[in-house]
Amino acid sequence: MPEPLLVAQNLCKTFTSRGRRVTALDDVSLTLAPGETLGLVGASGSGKSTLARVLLRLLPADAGAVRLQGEDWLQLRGRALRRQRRAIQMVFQDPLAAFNPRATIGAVLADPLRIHGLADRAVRPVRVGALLERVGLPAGYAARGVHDVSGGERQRVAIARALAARPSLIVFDEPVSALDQSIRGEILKLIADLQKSEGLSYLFIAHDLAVVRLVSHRVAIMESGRVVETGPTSQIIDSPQSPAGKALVAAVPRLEFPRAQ
Ligand SMILES: Nc1ncnc2c1ncn2[C@@H]1O[C@H](COP(=O)(O)OP(=O)(O)OP(=O)(O)O)[C@@H](O)[C@H]1O
Repeated sequence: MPEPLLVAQNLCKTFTSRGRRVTALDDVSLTLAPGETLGLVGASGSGKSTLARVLLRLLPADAGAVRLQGEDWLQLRGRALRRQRRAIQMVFQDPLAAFNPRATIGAVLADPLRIHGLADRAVRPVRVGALLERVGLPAGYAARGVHDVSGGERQRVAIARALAARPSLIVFDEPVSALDQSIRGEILKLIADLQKSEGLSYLFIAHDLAVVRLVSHRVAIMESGRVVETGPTSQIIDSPQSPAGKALVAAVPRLEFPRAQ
């Protein structure tokens, strides 16, 4: 077994809104090996996005710890935090939708290169072109506006933006949910190909097991803030043990199963 890239231990997170307490993460633990994809599935409200936001440090955990490449990730501060931040990147449903309509794809991709000090100004255009080609887009797309491309192309740009930071782990949160069925397969293939060529680890979140199973080596199932089941993808699909796992497997049309890894 290689040394895990990430080990999350006993993460807890409670929200209080309008006087009501919601336990979004209830003692969540998981590990991710280098080059591995862990699929995280669960019904709406089970805590998947909260876990992603805690792992990205977009949200503080109430309790628990995360070791990332051997470091106590949630405790890092200052320079050490800035150095390690690029190690985890995130791609969500339509990350570029929030960008200024006048922003060019080139500027969107140059940003992480500048922020993380990965390329001097003079070489950034060349690096941006290479990033675009790595996600299957022409280098000339750098001059286009972020909103002047299709949804699938925009998601390719979002993946390129994550890659620009040279991460070890990418958290995908419902990355193909907003895309047409015909485009989904292409984006999933790109995600799988990049993992092989770059040796990346992925946490792949979706409410739909049919999508998760196409890219995941292992699957973790969440319900009411807890990981209720985890195991190799084929084992979870063939014989789910938890009620939540059984319900998710039952929701996938039988015809989709012959494509198991
Ligand atoms: N900022 C917040 N304030 C209050 N409650 C929150 C907040 N964020 C999440 N929650 C609650 O925490 C629980 C877990 O939400 P979370 O978004 O993590 O679930 P999810 O599994 O990602 O759901 P979905 O698949 O719908 O995105 C839910 O009950 C949600 O309402």
